[in-house]
Amino acid sequence: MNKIIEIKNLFFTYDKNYVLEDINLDILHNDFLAIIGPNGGGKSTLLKLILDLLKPKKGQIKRDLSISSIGYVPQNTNLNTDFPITALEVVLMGHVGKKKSFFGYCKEDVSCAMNSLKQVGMEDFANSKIGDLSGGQRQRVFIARALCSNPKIMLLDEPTASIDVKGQTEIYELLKELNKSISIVVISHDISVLMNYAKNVAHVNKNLVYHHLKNIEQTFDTQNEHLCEVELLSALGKKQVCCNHTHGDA
Ligand SMILES: Nc1ncnc2c1ncn2[C@@H]1O[C@H](COP(=O)(O)OP(=O)(O)OP(=O)(O)O)[C@@H](O)[C@H]1O
Repeated sequence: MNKIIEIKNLFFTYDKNYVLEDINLDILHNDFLAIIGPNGGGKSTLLKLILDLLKPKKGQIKRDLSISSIGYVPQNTNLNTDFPITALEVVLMGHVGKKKSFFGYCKEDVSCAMNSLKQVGMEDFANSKIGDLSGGQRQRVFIARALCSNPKIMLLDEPTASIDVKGQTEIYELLKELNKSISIVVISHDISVLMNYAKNVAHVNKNLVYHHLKNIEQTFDTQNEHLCEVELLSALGKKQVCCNHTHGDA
């Protein structure tokens, strides 16, 4: 099947109120799906459900792969940057190899981790302390860690938060490259991701509204119209996107 993940009529609650309600979503092989929506809308919760870290209250998630084939780059990775750990060691922490040498990781693990660092252009920084790297470089290392398990799909929760514009573009160019062989699902508040990289967009605010990017481009003439990103993002959360969009002064 062309779907790597299929979510049907999913409901989820942490306590008594639904955080996600009647969610339907297909994630395709080689998809680049941007998940957008307001704070507290349920985006991170949706990723955790896909990862099987949380269980749906109703509905189902079908996965055309094992959980270990899902790479995950969580939000604000809680790593103490003062901790004297190298980039290579961070990547090795994501390694799922079974063979361990007496001292920890075997040669194969290290060579696999080095390969992952190479894939993200960070092999020269393998022995650098993670705290000495820039925000963008550190995020690449976390992506390398997720790559270690050879994923078929990678879920990233706001990977460019608190990274400068140059670093952000480098991360998205890297994801574009990875997307040649794996599906990418990225939570982002950044409109440029939507327009320049995503193939599909899911707006999550308790409910989910799905858009093919092609349809969005037809709806909004991005060449001739100045787009206010707040208006656009909010329009994407509505089932009916206004076709005669003009930018007001408000
Ligand atoms: N462990 C938890 N226990 C109880 N409620 C939670 C828990 N985690 C999240 N929530 C609540 O669930 C709702 C959805 O949270 P979630 O983190 O999924 O939203 P989000 O769209 O990812 O938000 P943000 O953009 O701010 O990261 C929020 O109201 C949040 O307070």
